[in-house]
Amino acid sequence: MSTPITVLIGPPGAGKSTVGEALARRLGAELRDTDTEIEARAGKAVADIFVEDGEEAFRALERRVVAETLAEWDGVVAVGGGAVLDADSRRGLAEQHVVYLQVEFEDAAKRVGLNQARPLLAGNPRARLKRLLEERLPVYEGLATATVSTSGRHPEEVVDAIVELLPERGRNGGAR
Ligand SMILES: Nc1ncnc2c1ncn2[C@@H]1O[C@H](COP(=O)(O)OP(=O)(O)O)[C@@H](O)[C@H]1O
Ligand SMILES: O=C(O)C1=C[C@@H](OP(=O)(O)O)[C@@H](O)[C@H](O)C1
Ligand SMILES: [Mg+2]
Repeated sequence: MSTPITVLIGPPGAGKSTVGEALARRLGAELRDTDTEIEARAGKAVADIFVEDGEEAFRALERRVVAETLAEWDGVVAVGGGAVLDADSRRGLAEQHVVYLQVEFEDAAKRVGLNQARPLLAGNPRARLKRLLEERLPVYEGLATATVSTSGRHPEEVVDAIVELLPERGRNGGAR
């Protein structure tokens, strides 16, 4: 059993995957992005899982991958933006060091664009993203050990801010 150095949560476009990579590099640790792990296990892209198997199937796989990652990973973790919707995953996250990456609506919209890789935003991406941010805000805030704003900050600046807020173990790359 291991414990991640920290887990990045936040909405699509917050930069969890990008900042997760940069943070892991900075700490000399490795990143597990749950979406990447889900894609590896399913043998297809997240967007294709949504289309071919449905959101429920994606969420079930996400729940399993989150639980296993929290139990076995000792590096940095980035979860998908919707991982916090699952009660079991929330219980698991409540025991972790969790960094909520905040993003203003306009920045998230710009970053996500009309990228079809995010099936949840299909249809009317701006309206869907706006509602998603509003609905999930209290969930992200409730789980956060630390909160870091990403708007107007380069990913490396976001990493600087996260490192400042990490417990001692995280700042030296996870060595105990
Ligand atoms: N701090 C930032 N400033 C500007 N662009 C960013 C920032 N963080 C991420 N991005 C860009 O936004 C897009 C979404 O980032 P990503 O890491 O996939 O977010 P998430 O995993 O939270 O959905 C990518 O194109 C990425 O390069
Ligand atoms: O917010 C969500 O429900 C989702 C976010 C995506 O990940 P990112 O937050 O990394 O974009 C991905 O897991 C899936 O498309 C669902
Ligand atoms: Mg991501």
